[in-house]
Formats: sequence, structure tokens, C-alpha cells
Amino acid sequence: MEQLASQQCVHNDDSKKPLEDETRDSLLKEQLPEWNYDADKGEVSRKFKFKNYYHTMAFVNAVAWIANKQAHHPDLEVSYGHCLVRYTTHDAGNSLCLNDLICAAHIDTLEDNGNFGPNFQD
Ligand SMILES: C[C@H](O)[C@H](O)[C@H]1CNC2=NC(N)=NC(=O)C2=N1
Repeated sequence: MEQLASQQCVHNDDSKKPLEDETRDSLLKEQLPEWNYDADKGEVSRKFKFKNYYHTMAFVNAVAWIANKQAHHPDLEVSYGHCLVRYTTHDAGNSLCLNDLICAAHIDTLEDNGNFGPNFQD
């Protein structure tokens, strides 16, 4: 299967079709091992932890940028030191679709290495 992180979201009738169980499970296992699937909610989620609010918000802004680029938007829970990212496809009645996993993979490419430049507050 093609790498999720090198794919872009598509918005058509096909993109509103829930993933087959087998496809979903193998993509999660092979490409998104840090993400948790909730079958009841039809969503995947991952909690990202940061050392302070500056780091958290830098991440949140990058997530928002990806969401607008992909026209597919996660629910976010933000606090001082963490951001919980949840994806489901509302247009599919809150089911897990390929766009959800593509966005999750894009977010996994954001690295927080704690180095934001000399003027960044630690
Ligand atoms: C037209 C546009 O693609 C849709 O309204 C998008 C916008 N962002 C979305 N985000 C999410 N998470 N699910 C959707 O079904 C969805 N639909």
C-alpha cells in the first residue's frame, strides 16, 4: 500500500465510504502504530505531549495548517502540555475513511524536537 503520508485527501463520493475492516486494521498497524482506533466512535486518536504551552501551540498551529490544506479537520483537545487529535469523517456519518488516516499520517510527520530557534521560550 502506498504511504499514507505521501497521499493527499480527496473529496468525492468515494472519500465518504468507510474503510473495509481489513484495510483499516492493516494501515493502522503498519503505518499508524501510535494511533488508537475507537470502533464505537468510528475515530482514530493520538495524544501528543509537550513540555509547555509554546510547544503545544506550535504543534496545534501546524495541525490546523494541515487541516486547512487537506480540507479535512480533526477535533482537538488542547491543554497546557498536550493535544489530543481525533479524526472521523462526519460526511460518512462519523465513520473512519481514508482521509482520516491520510491526515493522521501527515500529523505524524510533525516532529517536536524542542528546538524552535534562539528566541523561543523554553
Ligand atoms: C466539503 C468538505 O470537504 C467537507 O465538509 C469536509 C470538511 N472537513 C471535514 N472534516 C472531517 N473530519 N470530516 C468531514 O466529513 C469533513 N468534511
